Amino acid sequence: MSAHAVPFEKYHGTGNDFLVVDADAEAVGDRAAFARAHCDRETGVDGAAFGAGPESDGVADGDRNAGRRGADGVLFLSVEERFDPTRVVMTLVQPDGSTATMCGNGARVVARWAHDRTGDREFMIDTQAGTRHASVNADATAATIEMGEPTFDPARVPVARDEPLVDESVAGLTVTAVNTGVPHAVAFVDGGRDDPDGIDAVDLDAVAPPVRHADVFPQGANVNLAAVVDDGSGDGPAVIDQRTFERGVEGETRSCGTGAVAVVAAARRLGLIDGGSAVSRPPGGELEISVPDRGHATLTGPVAREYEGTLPTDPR
Ligand SMILES: N[C@@H](CCC[C@H](N)C(=O)O)C(=O)O
Repeated sequence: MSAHAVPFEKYHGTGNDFLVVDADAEAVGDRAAFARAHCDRETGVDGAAFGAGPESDGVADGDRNAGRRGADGVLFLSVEERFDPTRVVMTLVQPDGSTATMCGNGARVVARWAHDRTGDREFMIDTQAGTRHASVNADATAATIEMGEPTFDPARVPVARDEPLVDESVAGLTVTAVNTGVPHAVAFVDGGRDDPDGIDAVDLDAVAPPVRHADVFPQGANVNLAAVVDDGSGDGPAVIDQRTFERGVEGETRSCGTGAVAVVAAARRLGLIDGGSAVSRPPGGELEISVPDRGHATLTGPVAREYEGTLPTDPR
């Protein structure tokens, strides 16, 4: 193992957890190998070795999402404070070594990390899907990111056909294909988290991979299950329970921000909810989403810093 060590910090957004590395401070030669080694849920970074746990600094009491071994990805970040607002260049390398063009929860974590460094509350985040405005709330416990305009355009999802893929059978699930920075397949199911036969009864690890790898998705797709538990026709916004099997993680995560926006965009397209605002409830918490008729969607939710330490730059 290399003697070189790179400083990192661990954060999560509704349980979607990331190692954060300041790309200006330390060069990691093989980012894919770094992510594969340190994100592994069995053998990767272990918070206990860095004093992390329910009583450690920076972790709110009872934060059920903090302290897990491994991570859902590594965010390599470069801060450019000469811009106003401060700009952060974000690159997400996933546990399988792939690079994702966008990550909604990751971008929310970036805003919190940049706030912790600069004290600022507004940022521009450069992602491979475009430059997005982000902000943190007054006590920096929540962050909002502009998410671009969801698209069903087959060339941009992408799907290997000329027509949008809306509410059609793909490898055993009835899905709608939408790009929210990365490609998503959304399948609506009956029954929310409170229903013993509802969304949590589905074996996602079994049903998602055939869709994730289906020929109709030439770049693959993240696969979401969603259950509308309130259609928003009453007083409050719509409420949708959600689970996501992520490309690049190749498993279910506790939350997926681009997935939450995809679910709301698909629900609107199918006429399943009223209005353009919704609360998504992935296993890791709650996210607020807006998908207007035109223009940027937004994603808001809690963010938390867990711990910091150093890791071998070259883990081989
Ligand atoms: N968890 C992310 C999505 C990350 C990218 C995705 N796994 C892909 O490869 O498309 C989010 O919060 O959006």
